[in-house]
Amino acid sequence: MSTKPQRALSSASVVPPGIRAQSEHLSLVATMPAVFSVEECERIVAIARAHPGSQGTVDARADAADPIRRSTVRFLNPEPASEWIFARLDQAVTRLNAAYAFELQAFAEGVQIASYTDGGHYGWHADLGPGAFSRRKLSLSVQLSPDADYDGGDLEFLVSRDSAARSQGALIAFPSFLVHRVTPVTRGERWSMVSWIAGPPFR
Ligand SMILES: O=C(O)CCC(=O)C(=O)O
Ligand SMILES: [Fe+2]
Repeated sequence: MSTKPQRALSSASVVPPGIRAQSEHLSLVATMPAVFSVEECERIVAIARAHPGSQGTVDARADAADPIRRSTVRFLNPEPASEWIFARLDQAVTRLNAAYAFELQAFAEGVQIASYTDGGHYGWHADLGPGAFSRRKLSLSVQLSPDADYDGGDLEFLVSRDSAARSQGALIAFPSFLVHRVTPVTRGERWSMVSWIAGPPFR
């Protein structure tokens, strides 16, 4: 997993310590519909298809017989051709962070585009981890596929068990410490675009 490319957020996204969220409660899962249009989702999938994919792995927990994760992943790094994608996500983060009020600085890594087919899944996990992954604070998942293209493949959260929105172009945001999974795809193909917004580790 790449940890190199960081694209800074527009300064409006950065909420310094001491600034309080608009609500006294932490927003857990937030949904923004149609952050990307259908045409834009299709364009992103086409860009991803042109990249060589690799199997998504999860550190030492990966086990060939019973993988916690089975999907094909590609990373889009910040570069002129993908800047519009980062800019759109940045805009969404500015709005979302009015509720989260996390101290956020930059994209932790490139944007991850994953495809899940035929049993593809990602078991229960949190996106926070040791080392560089401790800087992940806000996770974003964009549904790139039309709902009708696949069965299963639901993004679920342990705290609520409600499935996330499946509408194409919707963005689902959650604190990176929240335990979540993608249930096995039983028909068709699901594409998602996941990014992590980083800042000083939670304290
Ligand atoms: O595909 C998704 O919507 C989420 C994937 C995920 O949880 C991850 O890549 O960490
Ligand atoms: Fe995740």
